Amino acid sequence: MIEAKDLTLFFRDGQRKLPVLQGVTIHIGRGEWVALTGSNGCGKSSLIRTFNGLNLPASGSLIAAGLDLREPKNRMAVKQQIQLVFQNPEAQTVGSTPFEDVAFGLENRGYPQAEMGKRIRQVLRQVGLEHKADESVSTLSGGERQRLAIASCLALEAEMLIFDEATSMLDPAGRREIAALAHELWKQGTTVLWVTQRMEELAQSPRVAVMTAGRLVFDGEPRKLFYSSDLPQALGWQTSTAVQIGQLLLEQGWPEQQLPLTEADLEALL
Ligand SMILES: Nc1ncnc2c1ncn2[C@@H]1O[C@H](COP(=O)(O)OP(=O)(O)OP(=O)(O)O)[C@@H](O)[C@H]1O
Repeated sequence: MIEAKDLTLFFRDGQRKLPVLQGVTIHIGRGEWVALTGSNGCGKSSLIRTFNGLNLPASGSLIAAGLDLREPKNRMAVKQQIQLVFQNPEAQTVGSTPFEDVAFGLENRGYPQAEMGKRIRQVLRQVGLEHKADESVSTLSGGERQRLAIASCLALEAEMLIFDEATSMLDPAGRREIAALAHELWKQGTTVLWVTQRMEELAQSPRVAVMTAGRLVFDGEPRKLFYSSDLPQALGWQTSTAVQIGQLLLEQGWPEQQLPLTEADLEALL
C-alpha cells in the first residue's frame, strides 16, 4: 500500500531550509494496522501528508496504492485511495448536514448523481449516522463529526485511512467510539495508519513506527519497543502500569513473550 524509500522533505523557514524528513524508509502492506508515534514536531504529519501527495518529497521514491507519486498524473487517484482524518472535528466538515457533507466529496469526484443518495445513506449507516443524515452538522458531537469525516472517506472507497491523532480532541467515550470504528474498518480490509501519542494505543497495535527529528528510529512489534529497546526511556515516555510491571518481571527473568502490554494482559496475569 505504501512503499517509501529514503524520503526527504524540506520546508522553508525564511532563508533556511528546514529538514523535516531525513531519509524515511517504510513499507506498509495492504490490510495492515500501523501506529505511528513521536514527539511534537518530529515530522509525523509531514510524513503522512507525503503519503497522499499533499507534500512532495525532495528526494526518495514513493509508491502509494500502487501508484508512483513522482508522477503528477497519479496524485489525484492517490488522494482518493489514501484519505486523512484529522485531529479537529470542527475543521473537516463542509456541508450543512451529514448528507450534504458526504455528497460534497462525491460531487467533486464526479460520482453519478443517480446513485449518490443510496451511496451516502450506505456510508452514513456504516458509521452509525444514518438517523442524523439531515440534521444540522452543528448539532453533532465531536465523535459524530469524526464519524462523518470517516463516512466521507468511505464514500470515496479509500483503501487506506490515516488517522492523524483523530481522537485527541474527543472525550473518552468519543475516543473509544472512533477507535472501535477504525478497528471495524480494519477488520473489513481497510489499511490503517494510526498516528497517536497514547501509550495504550501503541501497546494495542500489531506494529509501531517511531519517529524522532524526521527519522524513523523504530519499526516493529510493541513488545520489542517496550521491552527490548531503550527508546521509551530515551524519549522520556510515561509508560503504562502494565509495561512498568512488565519491566519489573523482565528484570526477574520473565520471558519477553509473557510480559503484559495492556491492562487486559495484566489482568490475565494476575
Ligand atoms: N507548512 C509548513 N511550513 C514550514 N514548516 C512546517 C510546515 N509544516 C510543518 N512544519 C515544521 O515541520 C516540522 C514537522 O512538523 P509536523 O507537523 O510534521 O510534526 P508532527 O510530528 O506531526 O508534530 P505534532 O505532533 O505537533 O502534530 C516542525 O518543525 C514544523 O514546525
